[in-house]
Amino acid sequence: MPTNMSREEMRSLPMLQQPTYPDLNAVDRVVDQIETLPPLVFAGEADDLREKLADVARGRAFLLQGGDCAESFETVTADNIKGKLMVQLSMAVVLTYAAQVPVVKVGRIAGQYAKPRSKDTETRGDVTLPSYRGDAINGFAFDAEARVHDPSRLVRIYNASAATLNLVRAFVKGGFADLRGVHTWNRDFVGNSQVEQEYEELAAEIDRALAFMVACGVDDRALSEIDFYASHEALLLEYERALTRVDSRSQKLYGTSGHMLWIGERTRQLDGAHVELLSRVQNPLGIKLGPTTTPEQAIALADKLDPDHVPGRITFITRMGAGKVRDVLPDVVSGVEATGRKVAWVCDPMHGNTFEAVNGYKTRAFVDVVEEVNGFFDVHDQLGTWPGGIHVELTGDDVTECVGGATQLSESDLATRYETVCDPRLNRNQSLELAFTVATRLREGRLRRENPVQAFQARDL
Ligand SMILES: O=C[C@H](O)[C@H](O)COP(=O)(O)O
Ligand SMILES: C=C(OP(=O)(O)O)C(=O)O
Repeated sequence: MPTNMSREEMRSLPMLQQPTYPDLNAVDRVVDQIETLPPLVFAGEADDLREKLADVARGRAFLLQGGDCAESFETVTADNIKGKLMVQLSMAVVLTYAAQVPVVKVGRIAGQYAKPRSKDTETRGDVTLPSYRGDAINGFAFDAEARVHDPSRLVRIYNASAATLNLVRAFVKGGFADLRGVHTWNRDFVGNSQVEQEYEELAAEIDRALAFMVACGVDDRALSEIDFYASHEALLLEYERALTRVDSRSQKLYGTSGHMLWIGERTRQLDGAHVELLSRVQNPLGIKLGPTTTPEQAIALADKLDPDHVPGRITFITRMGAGKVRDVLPDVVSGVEATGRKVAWVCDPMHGNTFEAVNGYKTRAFVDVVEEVNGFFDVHDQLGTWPGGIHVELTGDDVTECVGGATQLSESDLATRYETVCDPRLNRNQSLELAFTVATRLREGRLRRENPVQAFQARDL
């Protein structure tokens, strides 16, 4: 049975995108402290999620994974957490109704505090400082003191994650997510006739269906609670290793910083510390696959991280870019499928579609996001595999970070409310609009499977 790595063993492995702390003794003191703190999640919860993701891999469920690009300490507020939940619950309702399969809900939340960066430094005018790498590592403010890598921040992210998880659990088990409140989740959405009206119509349909069920005597209490899981990129090795714990029930290792942990595109080297650490834990794992991925690389990662082919263990999160998805994805999917492995295939339509606007803002175009999602669905339709989910950077706020969408946000609007500390997120309306687009694809797929002849004829008309 795998054991946790020692600090020394971990530190001896190749590792990318790690902080460069000025005082290693201070790191050890912080790691000592974190090792004594209670786990943030329970092994049994991670097992439940893995079983749900096994259904995604089997084509019986759909994954909605979303949230901030980078959480920050400043945004750990009740309103913020509520907003993020509301938008994801609304999207999940739209998707469940269309696909008529369970939607597994996972947040990029309660731990998404560390970012891999393209460059180690940032230059403004004649000042060059270390890049901001997430609140887990240094401060966002562009001053020398804030940008120092500070290990005491690891304890702060532990506390911020605990506070976030606590409220999320209270919301989703305490009645906030009750399906009979489907109208109220959307109440504060900025008025955009098209998206809002579509949502209201769907909510009214759901209300009628629920009223019918109650009238028939069906116990609708099951609708009052949902399962919502936390995920983040397991980037910061000192933190993740310190929270890797033995489950008292099974004696197996679990990463207890979140239910689902993923390995990023920049840190998925087969011989690297990230892959080694996560190969030892039982959590469901996400693996990001970018546009240069070969089928052999994907297979080798799956073999290393899931030698026993555990259902639900591997979710491949593909982020090829709108222009490349149709060329690169088919070989990767068919290569992995040819090994007989069942993995969940999920589309991240954000990370391959980032560009700099003329006015310097880092942005993404909604049209590219939709194009990558459509490419992902088309490829899976052609291969006969299940398009298992989407992984999206989004927020419950009406930010102006991505251009396009029903409100036709333009590059000159970006400055109005650009709040992300790293990559641009879809705002509430863009998120909901994306959910309707995905819902259309899911509904078409369902109809095709239910009645292939009729769907074929309808296509010809
Ligand atoms: O979220 C992903 C990465 O951390 C991010 O895209 C890196 O951004 P950069 O290229 O500005 O460093
Ligand atoms: C860094 C991220 O993505 P990727 O590893 O795909 O670039 C992310 O999802 O935050």
